[in-house]
Amino acid sequence: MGGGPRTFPGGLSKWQYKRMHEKLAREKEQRLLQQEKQIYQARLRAEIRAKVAGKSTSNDYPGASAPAGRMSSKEHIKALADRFMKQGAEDLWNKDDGPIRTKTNPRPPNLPPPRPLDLRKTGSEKRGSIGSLEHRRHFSRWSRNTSSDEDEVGESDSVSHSESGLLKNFWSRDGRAVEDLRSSRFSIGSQNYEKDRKKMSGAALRNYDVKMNKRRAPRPDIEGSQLSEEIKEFRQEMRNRASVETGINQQAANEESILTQKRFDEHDISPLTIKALSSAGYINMTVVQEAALPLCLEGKDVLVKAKTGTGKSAAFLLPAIEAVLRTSSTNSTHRVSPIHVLIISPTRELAIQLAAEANVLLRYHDRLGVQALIGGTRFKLDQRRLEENPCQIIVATPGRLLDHIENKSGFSVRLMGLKMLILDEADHLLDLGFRKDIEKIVDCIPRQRQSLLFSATIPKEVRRISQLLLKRDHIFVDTIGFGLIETPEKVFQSYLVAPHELHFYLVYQILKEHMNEMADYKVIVFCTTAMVTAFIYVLLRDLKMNVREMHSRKPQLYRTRISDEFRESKGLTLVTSDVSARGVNYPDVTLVVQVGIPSDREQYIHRLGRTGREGKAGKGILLLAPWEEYFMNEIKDLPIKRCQLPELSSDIKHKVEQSVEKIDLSIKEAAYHAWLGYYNSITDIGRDKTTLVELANRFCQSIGLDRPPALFRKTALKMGLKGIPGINIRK
Ligand SMILES: Nc1ncnc2c1ncn2[C@@H]1O[C@H](COP(=O)(O)OP(=O)(O)OP(=O)(O)O)[C@@H](O)[C@H]1O
Repeated sequence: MGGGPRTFPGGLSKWQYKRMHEKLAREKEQRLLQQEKQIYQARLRAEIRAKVAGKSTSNDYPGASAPAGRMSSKEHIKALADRFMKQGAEDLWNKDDGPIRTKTNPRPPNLPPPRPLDLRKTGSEKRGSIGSLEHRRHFSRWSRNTSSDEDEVGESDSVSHSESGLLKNFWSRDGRAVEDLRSSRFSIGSQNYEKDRKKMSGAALRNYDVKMNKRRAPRPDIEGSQLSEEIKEFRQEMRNRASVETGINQQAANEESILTQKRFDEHDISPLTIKALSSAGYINMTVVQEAALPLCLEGKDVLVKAKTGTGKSAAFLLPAIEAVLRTSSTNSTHRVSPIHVLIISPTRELAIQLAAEANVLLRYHDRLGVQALIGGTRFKLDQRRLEENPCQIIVATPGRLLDHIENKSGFSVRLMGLKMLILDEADHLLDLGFRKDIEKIVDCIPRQRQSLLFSATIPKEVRRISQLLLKRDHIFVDTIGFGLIETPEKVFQSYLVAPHELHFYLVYQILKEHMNEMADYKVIVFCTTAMVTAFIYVLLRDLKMNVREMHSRKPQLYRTRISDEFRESKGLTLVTSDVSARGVNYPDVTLVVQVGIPSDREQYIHRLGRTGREGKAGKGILLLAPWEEYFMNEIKDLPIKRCQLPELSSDIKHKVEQSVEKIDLSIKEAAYHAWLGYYNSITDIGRDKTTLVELANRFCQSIGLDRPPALFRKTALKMGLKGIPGINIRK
């Protein structure tokens, strides 16, 4: 990736250049991790000093007056400590952490809270001023390398924040997994703990301990044997505080709006766009718009992470329009009109939606236009539209865009004037499935451009790769914030574990109950693959439910029609594959059901994010087979509760069985093949092929097949399933 010319500064080859950037990124990451460590240590010191002085620090929120969404200082310390427990951060706690010097450098553990770093405020409350921008930038930089999958180690009974460092030491040195740290060996008060604490406590700050000389002399009354008692006390206090604050946050969440006080017209946005925004009812900005818009308008490259349904689309469409306006006014004498902005979307429905939203914002700009180029439509039709209605903004899916670039019709010439590249759902586009296409596309557009990357999830690996698309001085805007939950606050999340045989009964029962509860229901049922989607759709339709189906095997015209219908309606259930998982904005979805494990943690978050949009309430249910329960580890930091299996009435069972029987054999066979293919492709499933085939055969029975359908020899070979007991090969 990298785009543009194939020779790079310093006569480096593309790959040398890429490696050099990767190295620089790694070094930068290291520096930032070290900074985090210093912040953590400074906080601990502040706590200790305040404790020794017998003071409570200023931000010790007195119960109900704690600002909503803020982290208490103790939570913050705990979060920082947890941060260092994470895999990949172990290198923080080694060479610079000298031997233990308990006597000279005691670490009193019963720590009152210091001033909290209010992560939400950095993203949303300090508005407008240069100061707030700087603050945000600082936060963005500070929050680098903190991904959201914090585990609960710090909160568990085994450790408190001050111990985390000790445990980290142990972990990094012995190379053990975090789970080991939770073992009784380290529980407070145990003999081993005391021994290890003496050996390692203090995790001497050494080079980092910049205030060592200035610090007061240690007080004997907070040393030694009292230490573990005080740790216990501190932990208890932390738990009490956490429960009070959970209550407060809950209340605040119920009142939350995604809008801020900042208005669009306070920014350098053209009056015609402001007029269009007002007509569409957009007056105030959302948090992500307030945080990202000024940077995008300034011409910076940005990587933006913000929760689902919080208005990311407008946050990049507005700068896109401004970029076109700026460029159009400077050069207006082109024979073919150049494309100034290219927006790439992973799915067709999302591309259509973005083009529609851009059209709304362009309503009063007569000479500006946007077009969607997506697969599943006639290529010639695209070409005709491009000729007849010149446009400056293109929204495209990667495959169709490449078709246009590779076709010798002059499309790539039009791309030479590109000023801005936008990747919506950037983490997905930079994932293995799309990365090659994105690399090819980026190779065909100018290097001198602004790049904007947006998503609700940005895993660490993606952040690293994204640096190859972004300029070195790009800014990472994270409006979710380190240690805070990545899913919409008002969505109640639960999961059920039941054998495959019960899944279809349960889906039917869950839907029926929800429909009885909510007159204006609007439900999305996510299935693992297109053919499993088709099966569940036919089943629910036969059960007389008002359902629609949406997946990649359906013609595009049909998909667009269903998508439009679902957007407008109430009292409808959409059974879909992951084509609807990301970005699509169906207002007022009341329930999202996920049947089977999603492909990864990110996909879970995006699917769930189809409900609870714009700060509204919603419900999410994940239905797993017992062997799929391992997935819960990936989302254990999310507020998801296990639910008891409901009583299934004999009437429900009877009806479902009857409907399953009626389903076409070809649909069942296709569902089995697709199921096998999907789970076979998930690498971290941790099952050997024989067990997987056994599980597939159980699924097979659940869809009413007596015998697993045969696979083509070639397919079985490709899937590594040839010769596995239980696999039938087609003669
Ligand atoms: N400033 C605003 N004022 C009012 N409504 C807004 C504003 N910005 C966005 N919205 C509305 O919020 C909803 C969600 O917006 P959008 O689809 O852009 O979310 P998103 O963050 O891109 O979600 P996802 O992560 O699922 O792609 C839309 O209905 C949009 O119209």
